[in-house]
Amino acid sequence: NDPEPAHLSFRSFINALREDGDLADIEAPIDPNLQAAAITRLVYETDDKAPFFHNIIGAKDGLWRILGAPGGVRKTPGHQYSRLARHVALPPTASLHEIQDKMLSATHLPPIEPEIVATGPCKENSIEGDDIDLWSLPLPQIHQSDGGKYVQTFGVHILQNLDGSWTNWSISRAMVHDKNKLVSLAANPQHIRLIHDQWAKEGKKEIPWALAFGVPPTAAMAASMPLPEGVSDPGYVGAMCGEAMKMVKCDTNDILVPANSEIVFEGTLSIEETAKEGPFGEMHGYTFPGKSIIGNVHKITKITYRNNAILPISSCGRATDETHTMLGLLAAARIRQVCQDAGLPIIQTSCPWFAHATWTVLKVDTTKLRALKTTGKEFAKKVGDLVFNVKAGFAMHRLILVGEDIDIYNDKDVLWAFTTRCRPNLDEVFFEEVLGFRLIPFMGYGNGDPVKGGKVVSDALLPVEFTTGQNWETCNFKNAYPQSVQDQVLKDWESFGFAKLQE
Ligand SMILES: CC1=C(C(=O)O)[C@@H]2CC(C)(C)c3c(C)c(C)cc4c3N2[C@@]12C(=O)NC(=O)N=C2N4C[C@H](O)[C@H](O)[C@H](O)COP(=O)(O)O
Ligand SMILES: [K+]
Repeated sequence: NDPEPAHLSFRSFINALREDGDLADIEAPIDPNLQAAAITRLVYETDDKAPFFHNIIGAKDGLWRILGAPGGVRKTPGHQYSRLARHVALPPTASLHEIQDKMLSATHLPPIEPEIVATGPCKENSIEGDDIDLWSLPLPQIHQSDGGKYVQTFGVHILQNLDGSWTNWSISRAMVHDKNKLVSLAANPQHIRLIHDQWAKEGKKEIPWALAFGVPPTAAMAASMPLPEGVSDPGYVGAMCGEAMKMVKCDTNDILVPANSEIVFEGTLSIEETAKEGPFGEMHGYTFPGKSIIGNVHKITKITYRNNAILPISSCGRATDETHTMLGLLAAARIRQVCQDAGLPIIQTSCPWFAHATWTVLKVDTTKLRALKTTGKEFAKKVGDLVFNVKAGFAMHRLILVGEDIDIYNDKDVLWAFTTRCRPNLDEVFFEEVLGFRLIPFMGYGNGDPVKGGKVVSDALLPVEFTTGQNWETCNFKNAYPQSVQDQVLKDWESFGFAKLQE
């Protein structure tokens, strides 16, 4: 067991899940070819416990056990997001808004730079040079139609810009390309692509790189979040946790990795070498069999790993997995921050799972909105011009603006406001000149430009909310009856034979 708490140690995190009753310890032999990922997939689709596979067929020399669904949702009422809460040292009852707040908490704090330690658990074992043969490892096949073995679905890529002033962590998929090579997806505007292009412009041939699996959970959350360019993840996470991240230097380059990482691939990201990447079962719930694109090649020079190392996997696809609960939720969080930093009266932002991280719902402070003396059209255009031109907004294709009476983390509330307060076309502002997200099927496999446009801000505020405020009474139990009548109904409820009401 690690001395660090759950948010700073992947092993402590797993133990915390077990204590929460949120871990399925599976001792039966499990096939890394499809079976482990299929179990993980059904866990996401039934909001069940995180599967921990102790006996992966083909595992040897401590490589590897597998943990699935690190960021999945639970069905336990009041604890639905405890797995995410454990990533950021919040209580198991934390709400999505509190989790977003925690991840934004260091936005205006000075970084706490990492502490470099001489060694750590990630150095307990190693394989290097010609001894590296990825094909000999129990590589997971995540989905049947994937173009290869996606060993990388929840590790953290670590790269620095040219002068080392910026260290970026990010999660991006990668499949095995050769015994010592991966090929990854990272397109514009992702920071892997940006850093790659910076080095390429200087005529460099390859970039020092590391891929750390089973990192401190706060690091995995930051890696899934579009922090601004130039903001180094290690320093940001240090500030968020109030203490320096313990890092060790890679043996074959100067990249720093979390000292208690489960597995570390050290090596280089090639500037010139590319290879076919994909297809992969992606965040929007589709695989397009046989369709691959060109990805970047990473070459591994050394693997170091803990005794009995654990490989985390995300078997992404239909909601709800880490591409929704982390990619989506945290992009929405950054959208809130960007709007607030620009002085817009946005108080909360959510990313409804059913929208597969293509929608962000923005809750507006309508008192401040009325002071702006603006109209829906103007305000929607202002929000879209801002959000669709920053990195945090790149994956989102619809923004929905709602007032304070809507619980934006409740799908029924969101859809009620959207379907009744936003007149199609007239109350919507369309954006056809902004960067679009190719991975969404209506973009990459649709009728228009796959990487431009197709975005909209849907104003689900009624005009009266811009002038004198809400002038309606919501027709539901809580708002259409006097408190005395509500109290009487609730008092009699079960005695009349009705079921106990959920709190
Ligand atoms: C879009 C992505 C995926 C896909 O749908 O296949 C794929 C699936 C997996 C690996 C499960 C996955 C998980 C589990 C999580 C949590 C996030 C992602 C991914 N993968 C993709 C990918 O392959 N390529 C990509 O460009 N961004 C991805 N993100 C999102 C990025 O992590 C996010 O945008 C960060 O902000 C990026 O960091 P910065 O550049 O901002 O520093
Ligand atoms: K990131």
